[in-house]
Amino acid sequence: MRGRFITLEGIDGAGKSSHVQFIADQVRERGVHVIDTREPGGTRVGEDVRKIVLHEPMGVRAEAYLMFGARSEHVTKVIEPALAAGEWVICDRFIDSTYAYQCGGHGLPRATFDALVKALEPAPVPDATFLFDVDPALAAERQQGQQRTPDRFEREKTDFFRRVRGAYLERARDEPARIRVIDASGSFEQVRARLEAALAPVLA
Ligand SMILES: Nc1ncnc2c1ncn2[C@@H]1O[C@H](COP(=O)(O)OP(=O)(O)OP(=O)(O)O)[C@@H](O)[C@H]1O
Ligand SMILES: Cc1cn([C@H]2C[C@H](O)[C@@H](COP(=O)(O)O)O2)c(=O)[nH]c1=O
Repeated sequence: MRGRFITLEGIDGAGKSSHVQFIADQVRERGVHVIDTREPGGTRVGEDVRKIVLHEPMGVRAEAYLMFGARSEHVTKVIEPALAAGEWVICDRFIDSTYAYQCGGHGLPRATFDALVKALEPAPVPDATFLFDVDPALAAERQQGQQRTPDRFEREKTDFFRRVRGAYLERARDEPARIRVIDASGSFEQVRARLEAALAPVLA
């Protein structure tokens, strides 16, 4: 039986990466093989692209093409083979990030985004997406603690993340059956409890 594909989304600092392993462990506890991965990344090519796209200045089209180039390798070499083998895949970011960041944040034309999605076909559609929704100011506060040098997206101003957040919420309104919005404000424990409640029907 084909595996299930779960993606996590949200603006930088929303706290989503802190829950990837928890979700993977919940799936494993049900005796299901699961892999966790991320975008941009997930393959040698994807991780090399990640270094470029997160740090080199470029136009939004180049950004989008690189994200989809890395994604093509990720889908064909990692995600699709795992799903076909009956494994579940937990992916930290996927196509919704491109819509939110490149269209919402950097103004990529919707028609260009749609053409890239079409060119990627056949690509798996997530069975469930958890959108960790939080105010950009709170997300920025959470990023304060990070030791590493911020990448070029993390260096964007609050207004950029307001646009990204708005684009995410637009996607969630358009696809309520797939995208579960998790209120990511509050303590780590509170967010974890909200995630557990949203995850339960997906694991049932
Ligand atoms: N509910 C929370 N309250 C306070 N801090 C949190 C909460 N959730 C996560 N954090 C902290 O916020 C920081 C960012 O968390 P995390 O890396 O999971 O965010 P993210 O959404 O994956 O960001 P990015 O997309 O940039 O990786 C981490 O230091 C994490 O420990
Ligand atoms: C897949 C994808 C990602 N991004 C951006 C979003 C983040 O700022 C970084 C990834 O960093 P993270 O710490 O792993 O979350 O890349 C994007 O702009 N477009 C995309 O398609």
